[in-house]
Amino acid sequence: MIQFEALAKRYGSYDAVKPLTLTVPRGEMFGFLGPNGAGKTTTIRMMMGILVPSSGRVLIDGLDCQQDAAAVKQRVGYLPDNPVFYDFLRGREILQFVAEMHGFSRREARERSAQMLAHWGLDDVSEEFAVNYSMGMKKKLGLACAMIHDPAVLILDEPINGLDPRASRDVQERLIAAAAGGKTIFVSTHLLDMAEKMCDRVGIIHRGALAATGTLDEIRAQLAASGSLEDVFLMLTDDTDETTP
Ligand SMILES: Nc1ncnc2c1ncn2[C@@H]1O[C@H](COP(=O)(O)OP(=O)(O)OP(=O)(O)O)[C@@H](O)[C@H]1O
Repeated sequence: MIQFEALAKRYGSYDAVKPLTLTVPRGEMFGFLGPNGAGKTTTIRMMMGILVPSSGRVLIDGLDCQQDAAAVKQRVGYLPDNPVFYDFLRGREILQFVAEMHGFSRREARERSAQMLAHWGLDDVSEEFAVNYSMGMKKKLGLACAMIHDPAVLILDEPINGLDPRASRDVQERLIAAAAGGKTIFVSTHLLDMAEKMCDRVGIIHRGALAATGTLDEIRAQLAASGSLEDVFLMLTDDTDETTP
């Protein structure tokens, strides 16, 4: 379970994330949606202990993401928005390294890496240097790294962004399977068709504030709106009537 308790981040006088209170129950796939600059990555970086909140806190399975950062990382798999790998390591070596960082023995790390390479369809490129991977392969390698320790919770920043349609569908199917296997998944995206297809509930963040939360039907009912998630998203994030920047 993920609990946001008035989590906020301020840069000078600019509120990148306004106090965010939200609960994502165990086993849910929650879509965190918002336009560019809305505050998605800032929120996720606070969940991962990379950024210190200005106020409030976020708990994962009861553990504070700042105070208990090491314990949180044991139960969380994280895909950054732009995964970066050591250029001089091969795909297989990167996975083994990550597994060993999680405390697995060399033999276990080798076995887990082999399983993940097979699961993500990276067998054929396992001996290639990661720097030569395509964007799709890098995302899959990043997801394999995120899942190598079989975490209960996945926090994924734009997992589909930049992928071609085949790679995108492939990743989505694997994430749906992970959710069906009981993982809690918090996924940020601005790709609304993906969110509509995969997520149990979504939250729409706009200018650092949560503008709506719920299933698509619930959000439609709140807004007395009809139409697709895209219609609802555009309605909630429409700035044309506002005079402030
Ligand atoms: N270090 C910083 N100092 C000042 N402002 C920042 C800093 N980091 C982020 N911001 C601002 O905070 C806001 C939220 O940024 P964030 O990266 O969280 O947005 P996002 O929703 O992830 O956007 P995108 O979809 O474009 O990645 C943006 O206006 C951004 O310019």
